[in-house]
Amino acid sequence: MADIRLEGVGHSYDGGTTWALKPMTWTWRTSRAYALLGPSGCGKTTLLNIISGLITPTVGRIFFDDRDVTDVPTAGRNIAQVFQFPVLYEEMSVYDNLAFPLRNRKYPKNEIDQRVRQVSQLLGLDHLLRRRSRRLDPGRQQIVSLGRGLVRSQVAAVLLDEPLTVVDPALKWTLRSKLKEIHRDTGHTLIYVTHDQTEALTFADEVVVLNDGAIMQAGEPAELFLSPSHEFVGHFIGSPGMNMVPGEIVGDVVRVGQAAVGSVANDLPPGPVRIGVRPEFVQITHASPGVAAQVTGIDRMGAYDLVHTRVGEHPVIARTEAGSGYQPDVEAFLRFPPDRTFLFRDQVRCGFLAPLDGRSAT
Ligand SMILES: Nc1ncnc2c1ncn2[C@@H]1O[C@H](COP(=O)(O)OP(=O)(O)OP(=O)(O)O)[C@@H](O)[C@H]1O
Repeated sequence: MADIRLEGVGHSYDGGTTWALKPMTWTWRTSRAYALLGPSGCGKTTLLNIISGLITPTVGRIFFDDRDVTDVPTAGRNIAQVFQFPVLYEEMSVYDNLAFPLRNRKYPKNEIDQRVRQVSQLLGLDHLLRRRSRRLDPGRQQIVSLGRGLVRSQVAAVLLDEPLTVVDPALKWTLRSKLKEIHRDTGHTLIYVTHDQTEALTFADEVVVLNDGAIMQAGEPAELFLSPSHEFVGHFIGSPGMNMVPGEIVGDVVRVGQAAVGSVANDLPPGPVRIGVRPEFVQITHASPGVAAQVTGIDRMGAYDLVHTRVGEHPVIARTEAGSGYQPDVEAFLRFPPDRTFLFRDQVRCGFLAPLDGRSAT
């Protein structure tokens, strides 16, 4: 196991006209479980393939601890990779498929048997060990592929590229917790690619959010939710995502239209700003003070309500207790709590909202 360090690593498939992965410097620390999260086409698979050696980056160097592996082929990197679809020897039994990566590396026979049985038991494959892989449904085949990726105890990292896509939804939860269990057991460095935030947030110690070939933010799930440093992270994490409301800094006061919503916690020049606040933290009331809003609709979610409003032309959602009593077309007032409201310029967080310190809120 090793720290995997990318130094100025970037990749272009078209000779430098566009970057599938913009040059980045980043370290994957040993023994951590990472989720690499981002929308389709943002560069996740490219990044994974650079780590495993399937792609040589256009620029930059990659190190496993202090060893420069940029020009080392996949076979010399000691990486296990699990793809979105099963990669198995179809004529081999499940047992032999699981044993293959160990036999290939000349593990002792008793250790092979022990590891295969351990992984098979964890993944619920015991009753299928003698079955030919061809005779399994695609979901089971994928679980065997997962097992092949996890069977070696000593690997630099296990890379998983949307490994549960073909698996039955009911099994996904179980498998994800099995993966966590295996991670706790082996201390593998895991990098788990997904475009599904729930999958990422429930699986990882650290989530790395990628968009348009660049890392937007990396952190623990709660950090990404509570303290997004980029508008993209605000939108992409959370359901629904963060509200963004245009405002203005005048002196040290932040205004939305005529309403003062707070003061500026840090030193920021006056001018336009975007105010980001999650639906969970927007406070909605029937009476001022606050930013005047028009209620446009209610989603009754059972455990809570989502009250949709408009501030001028801009939609703002407030999450309230179930049965909040708001109705479409009524006027409401919104308040943005200072410790949960952020200011953005050029999509990047530039500051925080602070209390008004006794000054009038409207
Ligand atoms: N072999 C290739 N040749 C040319 N362009 C490619 C190739 N592979 C990927 N790309 C482009 O590089 C960009 C990043 O693709 P990549 O597959 O790494 O993204 P991704 O985040 O893994 O997407 P998905 O979630 O859809 O798999 C995309 O614009 C894609 O079209």
